[in-house]
Amino acid sequence: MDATLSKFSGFPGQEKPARPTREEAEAAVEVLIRWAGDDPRREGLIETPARVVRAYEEIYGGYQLDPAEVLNRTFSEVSGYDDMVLVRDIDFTSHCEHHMVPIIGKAHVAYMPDGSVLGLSKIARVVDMFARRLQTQEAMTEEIAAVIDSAFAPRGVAVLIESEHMCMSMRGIRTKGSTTSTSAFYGVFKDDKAERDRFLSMILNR
Ligand SMILES: Nc1nc2c(ncn2[C@@H]2O[C@H](COP(=O)(O)OP(=O)(O)OP(=O)(O)O)[C@@H](O)[C@H]2O)c(=O)[nH]1
Ligand SMILES: [Zn+2]
Repeated sequence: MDATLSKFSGFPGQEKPARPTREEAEAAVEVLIRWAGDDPRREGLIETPARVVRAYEEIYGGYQLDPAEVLNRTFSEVSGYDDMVLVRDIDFTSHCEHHMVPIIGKAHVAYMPDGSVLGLSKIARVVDMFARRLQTQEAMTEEIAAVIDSAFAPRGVAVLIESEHMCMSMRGIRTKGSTTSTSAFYGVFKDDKAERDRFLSMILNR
């Protein structure tokens, strides 16, 4: 397996267990429908296992993608620009690894260029790739910052994620509307409080 995929897929240094066949995955969905208390043979549910498996390919498609690869697209003709680049309000939907229900939020990602800049869409693509995996918000925050730091080597990276966890609102404690914030700072954002504060104020004072 590709080293980067392995590193960022939650199985550091290990091979993942073999992927089941589509038929096995559909059979598992059928079991869960029965567990929910319904009859998978009734008309409205007959195609549901196949639909759910196709939906899983989309919402968990991030395992098939290598975030380091998209960060290869850089531009160095930027007239000497070397200040912060901040992409705010990147919408994402992920799924918590504890309950497999949605985490819905926004990511704010900044870096300090060191000679070249990234294609802006690539930052949102990196967020999307990590979101489309089973996640904790903390791990996702760290993974986004770490891969930008290691693959692109800017002078600094800052990531702030704000999100709502459906496992806290639709079940369990059932608190609606609470949000969780997590952050990760590398390089100048870690070392220099003024830069960290500037990043935070650009996000919070909109
Ligand atoms: N730190 C962290 N915790 C999360 C995240 N998503 C969900 N959780 C929490 O994971 C915990 C799992 O706790 P458990 O006691 O094992 O599971 P549970 O009985 O379903 O817990 P309740 O949600 O309290 O009913 C819960 O407190 C969730 O709120 C996340 O991204 N980060
Ligand atoms: Zn959860």
